Amino acid sequence: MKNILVTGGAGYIGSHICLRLLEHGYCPVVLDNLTNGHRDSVPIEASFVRGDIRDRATLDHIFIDYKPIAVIHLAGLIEAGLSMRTPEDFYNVNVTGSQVLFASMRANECCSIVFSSTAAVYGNCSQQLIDEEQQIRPTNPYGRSKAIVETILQDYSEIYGFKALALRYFNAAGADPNARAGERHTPETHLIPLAFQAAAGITSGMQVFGTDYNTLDGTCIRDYIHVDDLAKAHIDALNFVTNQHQPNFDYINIGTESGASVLQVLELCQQITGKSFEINYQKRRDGDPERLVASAQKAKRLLNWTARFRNLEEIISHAWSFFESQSK
Ligand SMILES: NC(=O)c1ccc[n+]([C@@H]2O[C@H](COP(=O)([O-])OP(=O)(O)OC[C@H]3O[C@@H](n4cnc5c(N)ncnc54)[C@H](O)[C@@H]3O)[C@@H](O)[C@H]2O)c1
Ligand SMILES: O=c1ccn([C@@H]2O[C@H](COP(=O)(O)OP(=O)(O)O[C@H]3O[C@H](CO)[C@@H](O)[C@H](O)[C@H]3O)[C@@H](O)[C@H]2O)c(=O)[nH]1
Repeated sequence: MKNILVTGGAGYIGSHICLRLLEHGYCPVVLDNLTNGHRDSVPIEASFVRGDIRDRATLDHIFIDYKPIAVIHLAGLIEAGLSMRTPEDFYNVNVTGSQVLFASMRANECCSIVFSSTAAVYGNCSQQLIDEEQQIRPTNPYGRSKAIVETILQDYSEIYGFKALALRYFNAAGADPNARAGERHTPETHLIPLAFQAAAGITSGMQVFGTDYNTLDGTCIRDYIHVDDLAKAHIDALNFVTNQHQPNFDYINIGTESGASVLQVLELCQQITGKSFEINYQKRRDGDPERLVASAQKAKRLLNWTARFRNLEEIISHAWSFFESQSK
């Protein structure tokens, strides 16, 4: 079996990618420091190394012991809101950590990589469906840290021969349709799992950050992409980079092409859970872009990828099934 190094593979998206890799005959080798992931989120068939992407010795050992043919690089800090308070942590883990990883890749002659970038690189953008031609203008250090890593990968492709794809995901949501994996962050900051906590009575209600955006109901709009569709996009991206004969760098949006406002999501969460909860309106969260909805045409063109789950109700239902399975 071909080994694939999956940094951050014990996290929300990484654990779903591991399931898909195994289904496609690859063997994931997960490197994760478990700051935000869980050992038991990694499928038992996968190899697991507890360690940090900033630790060069651990990385070199992995390349020598497992000889991965490619890297899927997810490890990093993920909260846009938090990055407005502690930007240094985001540059340290996301940028410095990536540089240590890329140096180890070079030294060990593994030059194919799929990188977790983000819609947050776009920032505020007037296009209804954001395509990759849009100039990037991140509004927070998290988005800027990802934009910097994209630039590094472009340089490493031109200078060191890397074959790299940056996938700019929009908002990951949902859970494995068979509830084998799902979102388990502590503390939770994402909209949908927070709404479940409110519905389950774990918290006293929901806060809505900003009601004065220029949108249909004044709240922010996001494109919620099913995590299993995201995982599938990584298999397509992996095949793309490993089949390239020449050095290459590109970036591709991964989204559904439809958006939902914060209030629409909360309404659906109340319907699906069958429980209502209090909603408190707050001022805007610093660094939040108003609207992020993908054009997914480049993913279709280059990877022949399109989202299978297009119904937000179904996406939220999968997440709720996983949430309920955890509370039993
Ligand atoms: N969740 C989203 O909506 C979303 C959207 C766009 C991009 N992304 C990106 O996708 C990737 C995965 O996101 P996620 O939602 O699964 O987050 P997550 O926090 O669940 O997973 C990240 C994993 O990386 C690990 N990690 C963090 N720092 C590390 C380090 N220094 N060394 C080793 N491991 C480390 C964590 O323990 C965690 O398991 C991230 O790079 C994120 O920026 C996420
Ligand atoms: O309690 C809450 C939590 C969130 N929101 C709003 O809900 C929207 C979505 O927020 P959240 O779920 O925190 O996700 P984002 O900040 O959009 O960021 C996610 O989606 C990005 C891609 O768009 C990824 O890069 C990030 O890693 C991932 O955390 C935003 O408008 C938030 O202001 C609330 O109103 N109340």
